[in-house]
Amino acid sequence: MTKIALQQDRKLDAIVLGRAGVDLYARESNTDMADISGFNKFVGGSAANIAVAVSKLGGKVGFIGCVADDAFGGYVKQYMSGQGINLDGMMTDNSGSRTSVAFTEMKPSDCTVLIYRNKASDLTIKPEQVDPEYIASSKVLVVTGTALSESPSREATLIAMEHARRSNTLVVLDVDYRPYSWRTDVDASIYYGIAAGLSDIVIGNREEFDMMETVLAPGNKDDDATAERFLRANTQVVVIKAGEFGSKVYCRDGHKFQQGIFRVEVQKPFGSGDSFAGGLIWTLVNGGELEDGVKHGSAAAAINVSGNSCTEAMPTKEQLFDFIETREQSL
Ligand SMILES: Nc1ncnc2c1ncn2[C@@H]1O[C@H](COP(=O)(O)OP(=O)(O)O)[C@@H](O)[C@H]1O
Ligand SMILES: O=C(O)C[C@@H](O)[C@H](O)C(=O)COP(=O)(O)O
Repeated sequence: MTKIALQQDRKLDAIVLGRAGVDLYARESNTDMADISGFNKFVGGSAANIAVAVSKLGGKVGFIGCVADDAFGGYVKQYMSGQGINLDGMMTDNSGSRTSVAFTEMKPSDCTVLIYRNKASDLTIKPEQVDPEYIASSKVLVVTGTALSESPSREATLIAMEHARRSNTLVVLDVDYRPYSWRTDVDASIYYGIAAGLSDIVIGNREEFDMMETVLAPGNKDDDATAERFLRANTQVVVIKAGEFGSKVYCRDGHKFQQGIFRVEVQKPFGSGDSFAGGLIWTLVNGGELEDGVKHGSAAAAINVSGNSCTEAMPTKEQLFDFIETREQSL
């Protein structure tokens, strides 16, 4: 079993950095975008989803991001603070940028997710808006990688990671790769490479590691070789997620293990990665073992994909443990 060393005397368990936006989910299931009659409104965005996941499980969570100075921005902030999330690091931009908005179908697979991110407010966050003392008040900083895709958010993200390293705040990188946010995979792999080197834990799926290996090992599909490549600099743990095939976890000391999934009736595929990260991080900040964290992440993800939203379908601690007790895991 593996324990991750964390500073315990911190006000917050985790600060999540990245986008918070509006998710509009199709009213009808198994219906094409063209035929959907309307959408239900929720708060989403990868970083907001992770923040809500940790908070619903009982964690003390903060957020670093930016929304527009408009009604959608106001809605996102109202929802997140209603969830008990500290928004001291949440900025509001009035330069004409827009809060990120996602429209989705509701299908178990081949599910269209359209994200409107032209002039996205979250990418306007500036390095001077990142407070080192805020980061030092948390056990963990979780970075969602889309924040690296553009300046000034890229510099804000990298300085946040530097501040975290200086204050012994554990750094988790959730790769969260959205190809359309980047000019080329080469650009993306360069910045993700820098960010991975500043991270204690790197979480991604195979496609995301493929992108990160664009320059160093193009064409590699071997998870063991990938893990070896990324277990360098500060990185102690690499998690390679594989959807319905579960996940593989690699530690710097050579220990590795796999986690299967909990089979459920899937309503929609999105939200799995964010709930997985939330379950894992919540376990670690509570002093749990890495193996239990990955199991909790896998269960939280299964619960989420069987629900009808991302944020609202994140489980509470009681729901998570009831689910684990009553379900079989398949390897
Ligand atoms: N259909 C599914 N049923 C149950 N669990 C799932 C399913 N899809 C994903 N998961 C769980 O969520 C985790 C993360 O999902 P994955 O799709 O790999 O992430 P991402 O969305 O970031 O690509 C998986 O490792 C698995 O534990
Ligand atoms: O990430 C977004 O901007 C929108 C999300 O809330 C969205 O619903 C989604 O796609 C989450 O997917 P995941 O990264 O697979 O968990």
